[in-house]
Amino acid sequence: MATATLSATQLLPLSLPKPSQKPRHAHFPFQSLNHSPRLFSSNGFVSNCSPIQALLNSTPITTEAGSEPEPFTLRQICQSHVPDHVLCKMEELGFVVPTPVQRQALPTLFSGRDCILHAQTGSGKTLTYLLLVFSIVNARRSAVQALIVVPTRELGMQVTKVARMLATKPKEGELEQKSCTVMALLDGGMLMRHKSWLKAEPPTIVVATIGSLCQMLEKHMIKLEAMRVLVIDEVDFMFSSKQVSSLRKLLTSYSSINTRQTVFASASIPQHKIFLDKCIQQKWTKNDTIHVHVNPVEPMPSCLHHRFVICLKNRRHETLLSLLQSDAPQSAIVFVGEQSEKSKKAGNASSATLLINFLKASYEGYSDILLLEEDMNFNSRAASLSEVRQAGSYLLVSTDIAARGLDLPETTHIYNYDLPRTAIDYLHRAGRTGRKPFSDKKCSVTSIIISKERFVLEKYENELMFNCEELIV
Ligand SMILES: Nc1ncnc2c1ncn2[C@@H]1O[C@H](COP(=O)(O)OP(=O)(O)OP(=O)(O)O)[C@@H](O)[C@H]1O
Repeated sequence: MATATLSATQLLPLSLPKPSQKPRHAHFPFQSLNHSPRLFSSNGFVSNCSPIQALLNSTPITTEAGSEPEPFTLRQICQSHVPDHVLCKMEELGFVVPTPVQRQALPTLFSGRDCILHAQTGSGKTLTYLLLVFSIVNARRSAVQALIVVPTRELGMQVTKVARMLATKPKEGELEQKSCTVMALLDGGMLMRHKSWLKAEPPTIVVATIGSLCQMLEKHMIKLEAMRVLVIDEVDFMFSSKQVSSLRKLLTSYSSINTRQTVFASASIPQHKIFLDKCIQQKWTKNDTIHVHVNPVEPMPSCLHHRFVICLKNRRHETLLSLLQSDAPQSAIVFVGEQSEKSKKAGNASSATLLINFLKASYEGYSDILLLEEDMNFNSRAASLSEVRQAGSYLLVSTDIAARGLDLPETTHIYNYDLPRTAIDYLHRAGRTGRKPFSDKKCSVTSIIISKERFVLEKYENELMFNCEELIV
């Protein structure tokens, strides 16, 4: 059985095309680049790209004599694999310089091998697997060729949005490629509409939650015979969820490892060596699956400042209030534990609701404080998230539903109003901050605990290799 784990150093140097007599380039701005129509691409041909490419071609880099060349651009890594219009769109969106996971994983992914993509929260795994998807699918073929499975509707909407932006058809006359269609087949969606769509013309890429997907598979509404790439995002969460049997069925009965490339992604893959062996044994992935583990010694972004406050159990509201008053964060998420079934049955308000009511009455830092929890209906959940995304400044009170995969990159402060249940939950909550392209900002994660919870937090510190500073409020 050939298993492999690649760390950053093992994967380098990359066998990529040389930047052929071009000047090497310095640091590039990610955002606010206006678009101009025709510029020289890195292969020397005229292409319809954003000015980022011009910047790449014109800005000489200043490196110390004898030092290693600067990293390749995403375009250089993807050039012979991903269609040019997708690359142009990618650059227009500000994705020019690869993140470490993109630099390390893309060549492996383009080689066709199955892969376990294991890298920090907010490190750009979504774009990594989407670029693979676009390198494989053929927009002219009317069949589902790529399937991306995600744990929540919210994450599904986010991934769909990025995939649709990358797939956007170039303006009439510029290029003739037919663009890929992306269907979001997510819990809470309108399956009737999807049925008509699937009958009329199957989409190229489907982003699905496992529940909705299996409904469609069981009714033979969706066919996976032409599927060439399968991505399972937040894979550790998916395998520990109630829907694990559907997931196993998808991996082994509804499709076969021989006809697809399989990618499992997450920031946390506990016991990853055992997991890799199991993937191969169970035929979820092929024998030569690669584990791309980026920065294993630093499972969380290094810019995070971890703090804790000890308070009495009945003083949590007031403690959070004084933290908010002293931090005055522009954008923050407060994580609360889920309401127990017993408390729900007794008709009690959830602790998230009680907390929001308290903050609304006593804190004037935000015009609106938003709520996101599992028990809200899908429309209210979507409304909360869209308000958060549109607001320049927000305070979101949420259960762990917002902890997995959600990209709200402006978030600078995380508050654990309730301590997460596991170190992995801590990692994912903390990972809602310190995300690219805002990862240079000073971001903090503050846990409000009672004194007997200190040892639990210490356990998380050891497991995740971070230090927590005590704050006296
Ligand atoms: N090459 C890049 N340059 C600049 N920004 C990037 C690049 N790649 C991704 N990003 C941005 O980084 C942020 C995080 O990316 P993404 O959501 O894919 O993280 P992730 O690794 O999936 O995190 P998580 O494990 O929390 O789901 C997004 O806002 C994305 O737009």
